[in-house]
Amino acid sequence: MMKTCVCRNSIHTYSKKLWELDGMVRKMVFEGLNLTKYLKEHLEATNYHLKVMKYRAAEPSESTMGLDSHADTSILTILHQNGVQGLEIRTKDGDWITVNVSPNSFVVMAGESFNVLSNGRLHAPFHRVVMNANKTRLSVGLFSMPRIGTIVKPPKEMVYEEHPLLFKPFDYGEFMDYFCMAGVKKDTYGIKTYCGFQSEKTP
Ligand SMILES: O=C(O)CCC(=O)C(=O)O
Ligand SMILES: [Fe+2]
Repeated sequence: MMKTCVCRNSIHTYSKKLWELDGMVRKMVFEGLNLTKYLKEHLEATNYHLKVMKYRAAEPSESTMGLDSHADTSILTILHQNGVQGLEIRTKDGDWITVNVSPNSFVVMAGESFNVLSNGRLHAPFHRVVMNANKTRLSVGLFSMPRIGTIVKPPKEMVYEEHPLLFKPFDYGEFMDYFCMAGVKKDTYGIKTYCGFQSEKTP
């Protein structure tokens, strides 16, 4: 007989709240970019991925790097951590800043797909996890991603002479196949490497 997970309802309720927050932030961004007419179609073309992460405290002989520097390929990433800090975000100037958030707060970050959809207007920051505290760190992430089979490209309003197209339109599923096969080097933008027109590292 199949066993029912006792926490299934809690995870479902929690995910739904994160999903609402994701939709709210994307609505605000679309309004800010005067793209409201595309919002419904955009939200419908989304898949979501909920990830629960556990980082144990580093042993004295181990590196404190819990997760290497990377940018997410998502549209948005929402992160929630227990009281143990560790998330660091790299500014556009290249400085690493520690994100000190209370367990009641969420970190919302743009991923590379939002960078593509906004034709470079939204920055997808590099980030990493450094385990300085001697405690286990728990975090939960909700990642919204383009639905496989839909072509990711910015609305026409985002592209004009002063803002030329930065990425070739691509299918997120095909990109994921490439991503899983090729892997992405530390500090490198995966989508930009896959279909960017420019070769610099920072969008
Ligand atoms: O654990 C965290 O706070 C960050 C996790 C993360 O960046 C990721 O899974 O992409
Ligand atoms: Fe990440």
